[in-house]
Amino acid sequence: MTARIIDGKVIAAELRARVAEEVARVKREHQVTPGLAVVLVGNDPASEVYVRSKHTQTQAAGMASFEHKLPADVAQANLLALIEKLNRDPTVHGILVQLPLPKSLHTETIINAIDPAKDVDGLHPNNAGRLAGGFAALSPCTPLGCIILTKSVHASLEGMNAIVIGRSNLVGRPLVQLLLNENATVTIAHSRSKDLPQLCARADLVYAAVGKPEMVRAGWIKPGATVIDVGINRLPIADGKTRLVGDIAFKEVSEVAGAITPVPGGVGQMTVACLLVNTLRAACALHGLPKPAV
Ligand SMILES: NC(=O)C1=CN([C@@H]2O[C@H](COP(=O)(O)OP(=O)(O)OC[C@H]3O[C@@H](n4cnc5c(N)ncnc54)[C@H](OP(=O)(O)O)[C@@H]3O)[C@@H](O)[C@H]2O)C=CC1
Ligand SMILES: Nc1nc(=O)c2c([nH]1)NC[C@@H]1CN(c3ccc(C(=O)N[C@@H](CCC(=O)O)C(=O)O)cc3)C=[N+]21
Repeated sequence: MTARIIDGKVIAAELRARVAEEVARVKREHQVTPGLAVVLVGNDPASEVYVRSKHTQTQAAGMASFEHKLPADVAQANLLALIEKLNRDPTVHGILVQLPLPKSLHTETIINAIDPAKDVDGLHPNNAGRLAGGFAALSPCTPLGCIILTKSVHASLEGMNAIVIGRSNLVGRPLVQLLLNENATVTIAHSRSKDLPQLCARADLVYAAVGKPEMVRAGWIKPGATVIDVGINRLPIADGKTRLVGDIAFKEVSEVAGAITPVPGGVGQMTVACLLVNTLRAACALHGLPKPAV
């Protein structure tokens, strides 16, 4: 069996087009232009790539994009002052602080300083708690993208066995909550879990968010399962160049799985598209407008 490839590029482009339509409507009917501020501390080259693609796609959707680049040795007080300024700025509806932050900064303090209504990453404890409680919340973009990709294969996830490998606040934990909201039965695995291959064997849906290149092997996968690869790992190839690989051994797993996401061209595409969705939703909520159609 050869798996169907879930095309994140196509699905993300469709989503961005729907966002752009809604942005145009909100601008026309309410004179509101959704705005996203991205804060990048330091100059990690991989982070710069993501930040640039967020910037381009935000503008392409008709939204305002604000980029703030700070040096790696920025004082925590200065970063907090910038966040306060963005919290008060009426043209900014979404604030994203690119992670990980340099070790000299206290991530929890920084995240807690973001206005939960502008927290388009869904990382503030208000939003994380609301999501865990099953209440409406701004939810993290990557897990939202994973759910949309899964639903491109399965109209309903009710009663399906899912395994999420990874329990970070950015990906694994919120993904578990979204899957629960979809009435899936969820196993959460992490670095202390025993016998991952056996835990995966029952899963109809496999999500890998670990950061270990090609860790998940064909022998772990139930034939026909849907496999969603969140991992973004840069492997060195010849003459200083790198190649992106996921956490799934794509080639061999695609011989067993029913459907699989590629890296690149899978979840990463959806992350940026869902960031636009969250910014649009935040802008509507902040202005007391009805929920947008996306
Ligand atoms: N495509 C996209 O849009 C995005 C991709 N990513 C990528 O996804 C991956 C995960 O990101 P993130 O969640 O932020 O990473 P973290 O490093 O924060 O979390 C990794 C998780 O994997 C678990 N883990 C580590 N080693 C193993 C192992 N051998 N077996 C089982 N579990 C293990 C850890 O367990 P423990 O908790 O016990 O330490 C932890 O829960 C990375 O490759 C990242 O680049 C991230 C965000 C967006
Ligand atoms: N506060 C915060 N929120 C995040 O959502 C966040 C973060 N910090 N830190 C880093 C991770 C990683 N991340 C990605 C976003 C897009 C792609 C993406 O667009 N990937 C393309 C390929 C990009 C390339 O070629 O380099 C793809 O997979 O097709 C990947 C990874 C968001 N993250």
